[in-house]
Amino acid sequence: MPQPDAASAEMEREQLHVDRVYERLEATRARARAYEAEGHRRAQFGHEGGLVERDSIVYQAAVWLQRLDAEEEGLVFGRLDFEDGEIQYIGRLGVRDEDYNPLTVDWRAPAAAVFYQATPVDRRDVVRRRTIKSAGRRVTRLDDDLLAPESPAANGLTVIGDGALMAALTRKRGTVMHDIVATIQREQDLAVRSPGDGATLITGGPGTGKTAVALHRAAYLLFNERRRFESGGVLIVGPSRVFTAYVEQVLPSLGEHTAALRSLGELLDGVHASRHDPAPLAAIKGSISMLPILERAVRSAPPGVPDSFRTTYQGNVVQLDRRALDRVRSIVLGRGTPGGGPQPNAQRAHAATALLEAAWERLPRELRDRRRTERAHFDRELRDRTEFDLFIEQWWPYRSPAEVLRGLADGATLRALAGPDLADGQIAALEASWRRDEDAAPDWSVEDVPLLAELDQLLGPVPAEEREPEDPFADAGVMEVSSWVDRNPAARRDATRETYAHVIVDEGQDLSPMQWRVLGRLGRRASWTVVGDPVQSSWPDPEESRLAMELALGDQRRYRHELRTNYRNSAEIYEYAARFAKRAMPDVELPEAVRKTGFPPEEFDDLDAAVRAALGAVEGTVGVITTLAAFDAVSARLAASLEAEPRLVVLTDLDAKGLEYDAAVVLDPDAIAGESPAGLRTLYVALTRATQRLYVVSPD
Ligand SMILES: Nc1ncnc2c1ncn2[C@@H]1O[C@H](COP(=O)(O)OP(=O)(O)OP(=O)(O)O)[C@@H](O)[C@H]1O
Repeated sequence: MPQPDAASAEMEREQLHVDRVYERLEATRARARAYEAEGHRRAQFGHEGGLVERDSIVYQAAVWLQRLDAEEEGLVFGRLDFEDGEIQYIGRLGVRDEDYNPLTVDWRAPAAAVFYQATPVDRRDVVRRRTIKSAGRRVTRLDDDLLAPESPAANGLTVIGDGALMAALTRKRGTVMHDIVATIQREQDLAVRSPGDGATLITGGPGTGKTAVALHRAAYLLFNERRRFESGGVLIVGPSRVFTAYVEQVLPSLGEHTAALRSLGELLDGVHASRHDPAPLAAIKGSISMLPILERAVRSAPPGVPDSFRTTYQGNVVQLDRRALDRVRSIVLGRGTPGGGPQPNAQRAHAATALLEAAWERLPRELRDRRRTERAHFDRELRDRTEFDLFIEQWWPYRSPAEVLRGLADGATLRALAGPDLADGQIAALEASWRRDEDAAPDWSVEDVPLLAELDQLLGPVPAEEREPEDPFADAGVMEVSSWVDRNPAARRDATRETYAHVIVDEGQDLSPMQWRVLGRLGRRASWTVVGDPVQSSWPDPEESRLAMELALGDQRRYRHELRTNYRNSAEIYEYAARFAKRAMPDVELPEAVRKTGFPPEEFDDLDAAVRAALGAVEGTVGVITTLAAFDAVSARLAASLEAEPRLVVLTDLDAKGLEYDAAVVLDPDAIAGESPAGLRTLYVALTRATQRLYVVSPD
């Protein structure tokens, strides 16, 4: 063991290098700012090209600066000493000296892989791997791994510290996730660096770093194939808004700002759902058997449209009754294919033509036979009548997904559309979930979003000329309000693209078939990364969810990775939780938790006592996890503590997905296990949220 002064001397030596890297970073930033200023100067040239050029230069400079602004702390976090005496530093960014020699290698560059992947067995000429921890720009700690103690090159190398990973894992948790760039483990790194094509499927138990890997992978892909992924777009989908809020700092801390992060309740523009339906209802809405019902809803006459058409032509009365009108509608919409076929919102003009054709057929034969030009005259005359236009508008209204879905709140309509596809109880549950007062604002659940997205696809967009202009700049002919760069990041965050170049799905095991359809469309040209754990699935039948995923991913090549170490839970906590996983899925292989704390989970029968114990035991966050049914009551009961302790939160077992707390209080495990068909797996999720201490409360 080296003396403390040996460690200080080593730290001082590393500090010299770190200082030099920051100096060079400052110089690069100054260049980026000069470039930006140059862009602004171009605009003064006065011609239109000057503006475009300015926007482009300013934009590129802004992106450059954003990347240089990756988290300052720990800019240099790794060092490798090789067999031949070469030294290589690893950093959040690649930084070079004046002669273009690397001072740090970007962690995502191929050359940095060895930092994460070298082991004593496969050491790739590495003798010592050093992790450098800093506070701000100051080096505070070194942790070394000597991979080749017997190598002559190891002589004279000081070895310090006892494991960067353990230090990282035992830190107290805050309200947001941190990047793990300095301590990514070998099996994780192999998943991060999986090829950018095809579909990378990463499985692993709770706490194995799946979310962390997914986010670092986004940064890796953007770094290595920037043109393709930045222009095509990277979408990251997480289970809830609580979850996206928890992870949203990770990519910016790695200097990446362009990936879109969305929760499952936000996959359709303009909808921000965070409320979940109870499990049985969620199972109905998520099932693929909703699809034919939505298709029929879109193809049938909207409620309240006129049920007859009457006009006169040259003294003849022409009348089409409801059946005739329905026939015209079905001719226009054709039979279609599942999820395809003509979109009614795009078919109004076609519908008018088909209606004229049907009306023409009702005229007396002599008139129709008289002259070939008669038909053209008939069409022109009817189209010129305001009443015809009005009829078309009423009979073929442009419909929004929300209108159609709300229309299904009428039990009789839903029953007629569902036919044998839904049982009476299911119809009643759906009807109750969508029924609202006429002018109440919609309150969509997360499970409604894929239905709305499906309807959006089935209905098609309202033609541009019929839409209100949305873009305040579109009609004004003015471009000079602010630069394109100023406006664009916000615009990009707010609108979902039609397709993405890469889609990353976290907690993939939980997606319903209907949710997979939405993602399948957004990712129809994408390569994929899907991370998940079937044992944590809240979907009644994990196999059905898996098949829906396979359909969405199509026949692209698969790259599979499995993560086997649980870095979150203490061994004591995980041992307790794993019993439930074994009960739910006896044959499944579970990860190993390696960190012992000496604190086994504690059982309580009183919630307040458990919460007090948790708050007293840890300095960091405490999560109280309850069923959806008990959530409001528990929040009310703990209101005073919640007010006094910002580090305390109450959340439902579904919202707990993907999150972690230093201490978790799991309330009423039997109720959690009994709340849904996936109950035991949901309980397993709840029990695996704690990093340090677990309290299980079974009320009397
Ligand atoms: N290599 C690592 N170095 C430091 N911390 C790590 C490492 N791998 C994982 N962790 C930490 O372990 C915790 C669990 O990681 P993460 O949330 O990514 O796991 P997960 O597999 O997504 O879990 P779950 O399936 O339960 O949601 C996080 O705090 C993460 O920062």
